[in-house]
Amino acid sequence: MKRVTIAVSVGCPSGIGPEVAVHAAANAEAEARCVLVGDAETLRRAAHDGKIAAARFRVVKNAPEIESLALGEIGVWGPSTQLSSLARPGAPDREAGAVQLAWVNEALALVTDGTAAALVTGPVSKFAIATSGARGAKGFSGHTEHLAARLGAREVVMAFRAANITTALVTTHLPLAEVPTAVTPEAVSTSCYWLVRLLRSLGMEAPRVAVAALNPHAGEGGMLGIEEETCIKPGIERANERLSAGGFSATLAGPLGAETAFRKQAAGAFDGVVAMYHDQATIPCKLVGFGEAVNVTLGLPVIRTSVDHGTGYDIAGMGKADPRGMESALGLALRLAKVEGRASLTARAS
Ligand SMILES: NC(=O)C1=CN([C@@H]2O[C@H](COP(=O)(O)OP(=O)(O)OC[C@H]3O[C@@H](n4cnc5c(N)ncnc54)[C@H](O)[C@@H]3O)[C@@H](O)[C@H]2O)C=CC1
Ligand SMILES: NCC(=O)COP(=O)(O)O
Repeated sequence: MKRVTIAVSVGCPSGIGPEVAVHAAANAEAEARCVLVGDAETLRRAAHDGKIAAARFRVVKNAPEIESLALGEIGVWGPSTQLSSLARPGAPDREAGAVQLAWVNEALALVTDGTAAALVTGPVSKFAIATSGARGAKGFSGHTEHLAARLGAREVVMAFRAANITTALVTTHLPLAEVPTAVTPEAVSTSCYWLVRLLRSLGMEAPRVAVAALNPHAGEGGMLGIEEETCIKPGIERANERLSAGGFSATLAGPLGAETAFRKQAAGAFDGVVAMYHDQATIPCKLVGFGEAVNVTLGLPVIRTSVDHGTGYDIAGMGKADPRGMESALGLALRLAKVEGRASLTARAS
């Protein structure tokens, strides 16, 4: 059996990330060789609380040591930035803010240097990072934007996959008031294109995609907004041109009222939905699959998946966190790594 190394940044040490990371790594498919990037003492406690044998964890300091991890062993990346003292559950301080960003960068480096095939990220607090004072932390608004900037990605698309919903977003983390101007034909086209690419990677030869409207009732003939005519329809046209130029078969329908697009997808009429903004996508995903939905970043030169949930400060350290989201994130990373392999380290757009 060929095994696939997955680097996992465990998220905020004051949140539920370390708990869900150790549980998910302990339950991961045999093909996944997990390397947790975080604070060793925090992970040891999370494992002990979860009754996972300490013997299953091994500190690894380089690629050969990672390769030597036996089935059932979980790597803990030795060079990880360590905490000076254990983080307080539910109350991240500046150090907790700084290390969670450092761990994302360290896990990413394992992927870009070829040691790992995919990056899986645990939940971070954007606020704790942005206010930590750490280098490069100011203005942090999410992994998606951070990884795009760090990797110099020309295009990046946030997507989610839940039970019977797969959706890609046209805009990511920005105030709602700024969404209408960010919904441009180019951005619509980019999301359509990458959603089709994702669905094809998941085995759909000719995906059927619905493109959601921005306004109620798809603008009601212009009475309730014009973005459907000025931006979304031209965006769909551009996407169709780009997809056919790349030789990809797909059907793009829309703009459709968002409520209809998601309802029909859940009923099986579409394989994916392009959503215009964050909560338009996350509400249906969390309704059908909270706890097990996965966030996947498209357009990066590396594979990156994540839990869909946040830091769960209200339940951190209580043993209540559901690890299924992290398990799904590991599962999807493994699946994509098997399909895309090293090709993902080169520009994938066409
Ligand atoms: N992938 C990431 O890095 C993400 C980070 N966040 C960040 O997390 C922070 C908190 O965000 P919130 O909106 O409060 O969302 P949240 O997901 O942290 O919490 C919402 C509610 O769901 C519960 N919950 C979350 N995950 C759970 C799990 N695995 N098992 C059981 N219950 C769970 C929490 O206890 C809370 O009651 C914010 O700073 C946000 O930016 C939010 C979403 C994703
Ligand atoms: N709801 C998704 C979220 O906030 C996490 O985004 P990102 O950190 O993956 O960019």
